[in-house]
Amino acid sequence: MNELVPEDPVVRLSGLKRSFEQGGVRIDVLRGIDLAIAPGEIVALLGPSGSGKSTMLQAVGLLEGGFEGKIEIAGIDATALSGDDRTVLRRDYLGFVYQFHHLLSDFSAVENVILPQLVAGKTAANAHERASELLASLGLAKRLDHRPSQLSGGEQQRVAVARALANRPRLVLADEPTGNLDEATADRVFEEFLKLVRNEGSSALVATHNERLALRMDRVLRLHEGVLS
Ligand SMILES: Nc1ncnc2c1ncn2[C@@H]1O[C@H](COP(=O)(O)OP(=O)(O)OP(=O)(O)O)[C@@H](O)[C@H]1O
Repeated sequence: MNELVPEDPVVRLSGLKRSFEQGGVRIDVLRGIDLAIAPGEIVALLGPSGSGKSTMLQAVGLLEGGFEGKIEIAGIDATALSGDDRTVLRRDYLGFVYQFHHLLSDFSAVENVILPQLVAGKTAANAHERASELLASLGLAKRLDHRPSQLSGGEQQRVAVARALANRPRLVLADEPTGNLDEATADRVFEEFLKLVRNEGSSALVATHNERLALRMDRVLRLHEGVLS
C-alpha cells in the first residue's frame, strides 16, 4: 500500500454516478459527485430522505459496485483494484458507524472492539489494550464485559464508535450514527464521537438529517438531485 502523502486528500471522488433500475424505470441517484476530504476534516452530508446519502457512503466505503467515476482513498485508485485489494484498503483505511449498532450479540463490548483488530493482524494483548482505552474514553470503562443486550442504546452506539476507530482509520464513514437515539442521548454520543475522531486525527463523512448536528462539523455538504452543493 502507498503511504499517505500529507497533502493527499483522504478521499477524492471524481464524477461519481450511480443509477438503479426499479420496475423498468431508471433512477439516477448520484449524477456526478466531485469531492475531496482533507486529512482530519469532518464533513456533514445532509439531504432529504432518498437523496442518495447512503448510496454515496456505500460507494466511498467500497461496499458496492455498479458505480461510474473514480474513488481514490489516500491517493489509491480504488476503482482499479481487485476485490481482495479493495477489502484490504477498506480494512486498513476505513471505519464504519451505522444507525443501528450491528454489534455481535454473543460477544462483550471489549470483544466487539478487539475483533476487527485481530482481523487486521494485531496481537490479542495490543488489541485488548487499545479496545479498553477507546471504551474508557467513551465512558465505558465499567462496561467492558457487558454484552450488547446489557447496554443502553447510547452505550451500544458508543461501542460501535469505538469499534469503528479501533484500527485507526484515516476516514470514518457514519450513516446517521445517532439517528436511533433520543435527542439528549444523541447529542451526547455525537459530541463524544466528534471529540474522539478529532483526537485520533481521523477524517469523517457523516450522513445525517440533523441540521444542528451538521453545524458541529467542519463543512456541510448538501446532496440534492444527485449532486452536491
Ligand atoms: N439496491 C437498490 N436498488 C434499487 N434502488 C435503490 C437501491 N438502493 C437505493 N436505491 C434508491 O436510491 C435512492 C437513494 O437511496 P439512499 O438510501 O441512498 O437515500 P438516503 O438519502 O440515504 O435516504 P434516507 O435518508 O432515507 O436513508 C432511493 O430512491 C432508493 O430507493
